[in-house]
Amino acid sequence: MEGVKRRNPHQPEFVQAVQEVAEDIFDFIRDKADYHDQQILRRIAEPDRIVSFRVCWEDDRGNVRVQRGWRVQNNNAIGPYKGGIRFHPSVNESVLKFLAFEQTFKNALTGLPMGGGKGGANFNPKGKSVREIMRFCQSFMTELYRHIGADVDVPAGDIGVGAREIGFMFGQYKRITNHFTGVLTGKGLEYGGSLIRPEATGYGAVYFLAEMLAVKGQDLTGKTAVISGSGNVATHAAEKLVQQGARVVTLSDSAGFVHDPAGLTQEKIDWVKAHKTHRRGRIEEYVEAFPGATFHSGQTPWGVPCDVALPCATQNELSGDDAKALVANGCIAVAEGANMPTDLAGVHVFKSARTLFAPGKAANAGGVAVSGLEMSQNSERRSWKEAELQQMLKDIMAGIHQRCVAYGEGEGGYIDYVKGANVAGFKKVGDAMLAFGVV
Ligand SMILES: NC(=O)C1=CN([C@@H]2O[C@H](COP(=O)(O)OP(=O)(O)OC[C@H]3O[C@@H](n4cnc5c(N)ncnc54)[C@H](O)[C@@H]3O)[C@@H](O)[C@H]2O)C=CC1
Ligand SMILES: O=C(O)CCC(=O)C(=O)O
Repeated sequence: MEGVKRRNPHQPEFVQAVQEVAEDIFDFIRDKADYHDQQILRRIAEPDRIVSFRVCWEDDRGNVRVQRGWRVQNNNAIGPYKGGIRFHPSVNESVLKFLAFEQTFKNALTGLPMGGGKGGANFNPKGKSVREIMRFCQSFMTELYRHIGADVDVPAGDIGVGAREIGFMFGQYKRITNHFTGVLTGKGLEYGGSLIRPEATGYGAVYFLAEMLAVKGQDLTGKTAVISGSGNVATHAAEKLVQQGARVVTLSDSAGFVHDPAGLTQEKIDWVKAHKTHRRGRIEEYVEAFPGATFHSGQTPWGVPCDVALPCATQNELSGDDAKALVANGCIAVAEGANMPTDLAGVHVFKSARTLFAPGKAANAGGVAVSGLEMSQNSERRSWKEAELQQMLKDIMAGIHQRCVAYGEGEGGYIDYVKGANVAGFKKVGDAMLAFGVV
């Protein structure tokens, strides 16, 4: 870890992600000389390549604006690089490197042939007009197109990038290359997208949570759930929880959280989806639409008593103290919808309290899994039916759960899902790398 820190100065998120994996891998490879001798972990923690580029665009007043864009291609040992694109002012190389590193393990866990990558720009979509967003997406793709391809690297959405942005980027890719291929996922249904891709991450996280509870002979009926975020992952996680009979009492954004003790309903969730996706409003306005709910400015929802918690907003949004509050209030299970939302101290609190704790690379893999299914449909030039896809998503999440149990079951039957996910993902990618020799 000293070497990782030295080679990646000023990249705290990346070092944190590697540390969390290394804690488990050191133990696993202790008596396995090949992984050691071939420096497999060190090689996975060194991206294959990072492309960094200038993105120029004109705002509506005619001012020239300059942003920085990246694509981190972390590892393609088991398939083409695959992972989302994030547009947010906090995006930098450290954040994208951690996300691409995590993605490598996550994609391996799905059982589908996908390597790990991630990209994005320090562009803030908030307050921008649709035309500004379109010009930015086109300019971003004007550089990115030469680094991606259906068998090379297949980006998708992430924070700040949804179906609208994917449409603008796909249109620009097609215009430049004249190729209609499955180069992006999360596309609209009219031009090669897959049914249930928008729902898949949130639904998958709830399926994984249900799998963990089932091991303890429990289910979601009547459970109180606390969720952070109010975007794609959070709203679809809420929807599936409500369908499974849970009472979801919070949602949040970067300004604070709403507490609705009566619980969300499908009508309320539909309102939030429209509010965030079309009106582009703040979650604070929920309390005007649904009196009985309260808004808590500048706070996170982790102090609200619950049985299960799903952090679905962003990295490091749940600290060691937050984890202690959740445990003290009786929370028995946590499923990470976001990537690395719990910091290292928080992970240690959950592990020592023996809380059922599913790391993002396992719990939120349903999104990229259905992206993988979108790639298969594009290759076949066919569209599969919703019922088939729903079943495949459930089966994939159950498979990930089994892999975590296989490598994570420890003393007294406690399943360390972090260890299980890290070791299972590492083994699959590492074994492929061993087969290739030193490359
Ligand atoms: N969209 C997908 O399919 C997948 C997304 N993820 C992860 O899920 C998380 C959420 O992504 P999406 O829902 O897709 O994005 P989104 O753009 O639809 O929503 C992001 C949400 O997080 C909130 N947020 C952002 N920064 C915040 C902060 N500092 N504090 C509190 N809230 C904040 C936003 O207000 C928004 O509600 C991210 O960590 C992403 O990497 C993981 C797997 C797949
Ligand atoms: O669907 C994809 O390729 C990307 C999903 C993603 O970015 C993630 O799993 O964090």
